[in-house]
Amino acid sequence: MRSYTLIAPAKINLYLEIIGDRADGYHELAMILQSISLADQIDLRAASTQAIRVHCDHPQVLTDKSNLAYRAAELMAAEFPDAYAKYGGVDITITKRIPVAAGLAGGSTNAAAVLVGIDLLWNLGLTQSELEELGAILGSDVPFCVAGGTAIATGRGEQLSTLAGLNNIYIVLAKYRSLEVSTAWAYKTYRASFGSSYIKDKASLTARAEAVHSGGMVKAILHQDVKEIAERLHNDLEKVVLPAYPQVLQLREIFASQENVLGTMMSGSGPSVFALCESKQQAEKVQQGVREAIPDEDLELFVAEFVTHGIKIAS
Ligand SMILES: C[C@](O)(CO)[C@H](O)COP(=O)(O)OP(=O)(O)OC[C@H]1O[C@@H](n2ccc(N)nc2=O)[C@H](O)[C@@H]1O
Ligand SMILES: Nc1ncnc2c1ncn2[C@@H]1O[C@H](COP(=O)(O)OP(=O)(O)OP(=O)(O)O)[C@@H](O)[C@H]1O
Repeated sequence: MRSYTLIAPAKINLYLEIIGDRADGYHELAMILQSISLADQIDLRAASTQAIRVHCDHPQVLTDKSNLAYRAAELMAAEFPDAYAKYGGVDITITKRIPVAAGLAGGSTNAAAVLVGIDLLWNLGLTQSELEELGAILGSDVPFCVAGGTAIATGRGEQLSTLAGLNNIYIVLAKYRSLEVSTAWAYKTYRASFGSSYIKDKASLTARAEAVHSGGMVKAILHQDVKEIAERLHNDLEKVVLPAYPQVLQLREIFASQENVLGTMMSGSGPSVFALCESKQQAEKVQQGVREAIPDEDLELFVAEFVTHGIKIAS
């Protein structure tokens, strides 16, 4: 039986600006996304029947049809019925290391790994942009998870421009295990408070997205200037999540008070918060400082590194 092991990295948002709304109910975004070394492992094995099965070691992750990895396999079966008939179903085993419902694209990166893995398992020979297009059907963050590295994402997050990869940048990542924030809630609440300032006409939306392309954060990334990147971290969704979740605000303040932290920000729709550091040693000191300030076992803390890849085939 053929099988593949894939590494599926989490992402953080270095920049997230909500610039408008869309007829499909989503939002027009201008984001900069970054893959990190914190990753799930996805094992794919050809099944002897037509069944798609998901196994996961994390109690919060359902393994039924609601799992994004399941939906990715189902999408591949629907798009490539001949290959599905020829090669059969697939067993998907998710080893979860990425915190769930954290703003780190955990489900999205699992789905991206299943797309990449089934492409191999069924000898489809899809290009990266074909895989990204399939990913966009499953969720806004999935195309980036296929591509990985550092990228500008516009539209609803699915239109990508790859930037030069960033190396040797470390983060400390914190998340309260029992705290979850719904992405749909975060966008809906943002719309209710700030929707009146959305850009309405198409030309101005394009101009705003282009301004981000040539803006300070992209320049800082091109210069690999970590201090400048740290100063330019931005996330509009903080405006709704921080007031509603005091624990996230507290995390942000504790990170900001640590020596060795260059900048701190919530990732995506939260509730995870990250701090940028110049070296692994400094990140470990920050991790220790935050652990002493918050000895609560519910708080998960990780040190991770920026990586330049998306889904990687381990074997
Ligand atoms: C918060 C981020 O993670 C930042 O990277 C993404 O914008 C969200 O990506 P995602 O979880 O893959 O999002 P999806 O699964 O496509 O959408 C989840 C929900 O978020 C809202 N949503 C998402 C993306 C977008 N551009 N506008 C939205 O309003 C919609 O209410 C949608 O129902
Ligand atoms: N393979 C999966 N891994 C994790 N969660 C999943 C998966 N499939 C479905 N889910 C569900 O999706 C919801 C969001 O979890 P996920 O970890 O993907 O959030 P997230 O990191 O906030 O995603 P994003 O940053 O893309 O918005 C949870 O309620 C979870 O149960």
